[in-house]
Amino acid sequence: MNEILDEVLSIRQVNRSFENEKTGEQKLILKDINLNVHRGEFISILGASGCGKTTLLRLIAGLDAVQSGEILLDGKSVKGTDSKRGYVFQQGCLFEWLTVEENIALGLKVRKVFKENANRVQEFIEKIGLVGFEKNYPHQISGGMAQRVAIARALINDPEVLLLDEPMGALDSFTRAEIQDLLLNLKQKNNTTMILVTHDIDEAIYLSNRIVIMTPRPGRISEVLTIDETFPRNRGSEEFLKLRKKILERFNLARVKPNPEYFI
Ligand SMILES: Nc1ncnc2c1ncn2[C@@H]1O[C@H](COP(=O)(O)OP(=O)(O)OP(=O)(O)O)[C@@H](O)[C@H]1O
Repeated sequence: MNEILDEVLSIRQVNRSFENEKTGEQKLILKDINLNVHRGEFISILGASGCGKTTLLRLIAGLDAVQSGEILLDGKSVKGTDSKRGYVFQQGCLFEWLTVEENIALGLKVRKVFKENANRVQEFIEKIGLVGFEKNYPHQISGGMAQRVAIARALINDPEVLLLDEPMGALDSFTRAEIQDLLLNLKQKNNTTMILVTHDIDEAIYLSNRIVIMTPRPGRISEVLTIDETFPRNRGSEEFLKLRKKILERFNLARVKPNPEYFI
């Protein structure tokens, strides 16, 4: 496989600062971010709260603009949002006044390609296991179902890259596991490139070809781990647990540091 042709996204020397509202000072949030993503890869961005994961994802989406450096999608500089990059938010953000099928169809209607693609809405409803819920409104479905709809809504536009901002963060561990498997299935069937922001080490190991580890103040990529294990992965396997230990060590979380105050 030609590695250069296969590259879908290239993040080059990206920096981003934000102004402190009180002092007016610029605070550097992302520093020297470099990453190349290949077509069909699943990348997780893992790091402590505040290290700039969402900021980076928003830059890739075009929801925010880079200040220096550049982000290229298929060799073209990213400027603003478009249907080539699908985005799934932590809370799904479905439109409450639209039904499940209307939410999924929305992108097609906005792009004025609904008529010729109307059958794909039902296809996606089947893919995400929501047959029978087509006419339900978001308040009539569970949190896990809502996230499935949000994923289908993004994927129906056939994005080059699907950006996932902790879409499983608010779900219980059983529903979380179901959605993880749904993502793996969708990725396998469509070869969609996916980039996931997460705090969850197990989730990152279960889903990723590579894990990007970020450290804070300012946010940088400290390491990129490649995971060669085949899918689906066994969460209880020796290899999985080894990887988990390795990553916990990177975050200094591998050993309990007893705080005497907890035991008084
Ligand atoms: N628009 C903005 N204006 C000012 N500061 C911002 C803005 N967006 C993000 N920040 C700051 O950038 C830093 C990184 O935020 P970001 O949400 O990217 O981190 P994160 O790693 O995704 O955190 P979490 O895991 O808690 O979601 C934070 O200190 C945040 O306050």
